[in-house]
Amino acid sequence: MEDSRIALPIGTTLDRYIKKKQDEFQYATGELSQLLRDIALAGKVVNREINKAGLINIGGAIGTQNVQGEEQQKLDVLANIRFIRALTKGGEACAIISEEDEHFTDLKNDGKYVIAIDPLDGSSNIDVNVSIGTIFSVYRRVSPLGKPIEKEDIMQSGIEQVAAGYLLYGSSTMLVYTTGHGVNGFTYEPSLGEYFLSHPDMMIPEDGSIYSVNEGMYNSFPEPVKKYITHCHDQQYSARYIGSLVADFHRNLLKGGIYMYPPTEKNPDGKLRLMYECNALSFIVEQAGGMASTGTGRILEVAPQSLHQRVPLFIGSKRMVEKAVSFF
Ligand SMILES: O=P(O)(O)OC[C@H]1O[C@](O)(COP(=O)(O)O)[C@@H](O)[C@@H]1O
Ligand SMILES: [Mg+2]
Ligand SMILES: [Mg+2]
Repeated sequence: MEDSRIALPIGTTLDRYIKKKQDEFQYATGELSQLLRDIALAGKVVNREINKAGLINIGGAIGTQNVQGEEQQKLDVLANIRFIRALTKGGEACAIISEEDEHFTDLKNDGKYVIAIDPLDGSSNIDVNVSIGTIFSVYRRVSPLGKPIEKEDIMQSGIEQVAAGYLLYGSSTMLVYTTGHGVNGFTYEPSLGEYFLSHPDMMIPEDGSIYSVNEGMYNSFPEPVKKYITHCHDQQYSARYIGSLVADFHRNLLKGGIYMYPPTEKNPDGKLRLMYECNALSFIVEQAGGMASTGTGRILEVAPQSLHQRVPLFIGSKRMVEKAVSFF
């Protein structure tokens, strides 16, 4: 049978791209497409708020902490509200797991999808005008519609994701996502209010020469990580660390490299959260030909035990991640 999949040209709008991709699947109902549009729309709203952060006093701490004891920024809370509102109104999601909420939110509708989201990633960088992002994972609801949400709907491994993506609010704003058929990147044109396909079929270089880790914590890293960092020094790799996971990941996706957040004394399981940081980026990196590991196993196969669970993360170019985990 003839392959109906066609490569769409650079400059295709996100809406048209989503529609064309949906048409390639005979039994697609359009619900996932609508969900992606809802997320993209909320991303535009959050992008607008972020751009004004220095002007109208919406940067800065709010004086509260999230469930993990981290200081919440005004934009963390605002972005959370914007995404939850867009997903509630959109009607395709039945539940949302968010970094900013202790428990999942049951939207009490017949939506077929469960979303895990870090509404604003790298929020300590807001006040210094450095790139930040949003990270999301999409899962299919598994329990029957019309009944209460079950644990099995919420506590799914990354391998079950049907889509994942991120928004990067950087020198340009971008939406990068996968539905399990490769990774595509769209750049937002604010005066037109449209995302355009700018990075079709993204593939991460198999090898690279950038390593990204908070090296200030070197003394508390496990021995295998110290050894790998020595290897990076020996190879004279470039050290690049923004401190916004999305931005660090995006750079390495384009240029080749490895991002690491190992266990430390302060965070013995690493700092990053499995369900709304690591899983989405791991799905994307694997779709782009890269690799993501805890150091001892594939991130996507970790069975979640709690909503805000942390895991060590080694992610990026396949050869570099393989090398890093070979020290464990
Ligand atoms: O300052 P550290 O310990 O290097 O941590 C940086 C990491 O923490 C995070 O900021 C955590 O994300 P949030 O801002 O969503 O809490 C990552 O984006 C980033 O890579
Ligand atoms: Mg984050
Ligand atoms: Mg966050």
